[in-house]
Amino acid sequence: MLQTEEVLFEQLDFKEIPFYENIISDLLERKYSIVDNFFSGEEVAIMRKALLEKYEEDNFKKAAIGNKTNEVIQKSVRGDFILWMNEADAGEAENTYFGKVNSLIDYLNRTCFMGILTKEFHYAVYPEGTFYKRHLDTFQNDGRRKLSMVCYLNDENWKPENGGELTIYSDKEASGEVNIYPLPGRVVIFESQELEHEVKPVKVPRFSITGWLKTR
Ligand SMILES: O=C(O)CCC(=O)C(=O)O
Ligand SMILES: [Fe+2]
Repeated sequence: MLQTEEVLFEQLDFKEIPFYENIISDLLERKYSIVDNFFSGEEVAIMRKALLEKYEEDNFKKAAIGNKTNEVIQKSVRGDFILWMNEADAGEAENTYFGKVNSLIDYLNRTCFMGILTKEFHYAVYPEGTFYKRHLDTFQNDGRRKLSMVCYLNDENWKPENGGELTIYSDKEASGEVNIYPLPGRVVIFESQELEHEVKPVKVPRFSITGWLKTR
C-alpha cells in the first residue's frame, strides 16, 4: 500500500473486516452471499424463542403480495405468516438481530457507498405444506429495496427431506440455480432487483427473519 493511502485510511478510521469483505466480494461476483454462522447458536435460540412466543400469541398475519397499501392475499403464491419487527420497541431478540445487521449496514455504507438509509424486517413462519413461488422482491412495488436478507431460525437438525430450500435462480450457476437449506444462524443476502428466487414447499414448520436494506 502506498504511504498516502495508509494515511488516508487512518484518517477514515478504516479497519478492514474479512467477514464483511467476503460478503461484499460474493455480492460483486454473483449477486448473492451465503453466510454461515452469521448468528451463533445462542443468538438463534434467543430469536427463535421470541418468534415462537409472538406466533403463539397469534400476532402473525397471513403474508400478502403487493405493497403495504395494495395487499392481496394469494395462497397460491405464498403461504407464510409474518410479523413486522419494530426496532424502536426492541426486546432482547430484536436487539441481537439489529445489533449485527446495523454494523453490516455501517460497513457497506462506509466501504461501498451503498447508501442504505432504511430497512424493514419481518419474522416469518412457513407452516407445513406452504411455499413461496418464484418471484423478484421488487414485485412488492418497492424499487428502493436494494439487498434482501434472510436469516434462518430453525433447529440444528434441519434435514433435506424437510424441503424448504431457498432456490435462487442465476445464470452464473452451471445448473441455473442454487438451492440453499434454511440452516440455523445462516444468513443469505442477495440483490433484490436482480435475482428471482422461491421457497420450496416445507414438510415441517420453517422459521426465519426476512428483510430489506433500502436506498433513499
Ligand atoms: O425465506 C426465504 O428463504 C425467502 C423468503 C422470500 O423470498 C421473501 O419473503 O420474499
Ligand atoms: Fe423474496
